[in-house]
Amino acid sequence: MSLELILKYFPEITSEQKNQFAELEVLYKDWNEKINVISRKDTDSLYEKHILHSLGIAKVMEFADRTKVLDIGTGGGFPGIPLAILFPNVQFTLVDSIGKKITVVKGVAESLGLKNVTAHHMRAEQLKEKFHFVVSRAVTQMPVFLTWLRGKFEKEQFNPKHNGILYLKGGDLAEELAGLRCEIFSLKNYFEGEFFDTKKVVYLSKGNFNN
Ligand SMILES: C[S@@+](CC[C@H](N)C(=O)[O-])C[C@H]1O[C@@H](n2cnc3c(N)ncnc32)[C@H](O)[C@@H]1O
Repeated sequence: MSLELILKYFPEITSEQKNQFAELEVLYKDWNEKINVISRKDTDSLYEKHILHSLGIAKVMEFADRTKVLDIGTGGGFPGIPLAILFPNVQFTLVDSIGKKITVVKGVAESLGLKNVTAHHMRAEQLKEKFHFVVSRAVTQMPVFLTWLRGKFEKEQFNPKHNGILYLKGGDLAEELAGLRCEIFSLKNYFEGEFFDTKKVVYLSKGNFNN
């Protein structure tokens, strides 16, 4: 199951978005032969484990047009690329400290004609721009992550609740998130399948951490 999986949970997407999601399979297979950004065993489950998982963020947060979103440690472009397809009027900045991963991200974004994606080879800590949201998956523990984000949030916001961090996490988070005021959304409430049983989106509103 590939594109059908995306259509099952996001039936409203346009034909352009359908084409872009469909193209991802070919693009990642091609790029992965040159630069390994997705483990071999996961290329067959690209749509579930990478694309749909990334889109889990969209089930808990609708980004307003013109919102600026930073994806830290994007690797081959997750969650940033699937979100950029889904939200064409939102500006996405994808950073990774490994240059060849950013080569893949730029290649995929260019092939898809994604005008709303900018990618930088750099450590997140060095980035000077400001954003409304930071998204991420599988990069570091939340307490460390928070230290990277100082000075990275816009003062302006489109809605009092709509800014902050949306982090895709799995497993038991009690220790990692102890003392933090966050909301945890279980993706098993949105998507079927064993893979999503333990997957969550952790949302920290900007007012709830030191930035
Ligand atoms: C396990 S991979 C996850 C990649 C992608 N987010 C995903 O879920 O497929 C972690 C990525 O974070 C990047 N990374 C680690 N520390 C970073 C930092 N300080 N700034 C930017 N990228 C970082 C690594 O280079 C690596 O590509």
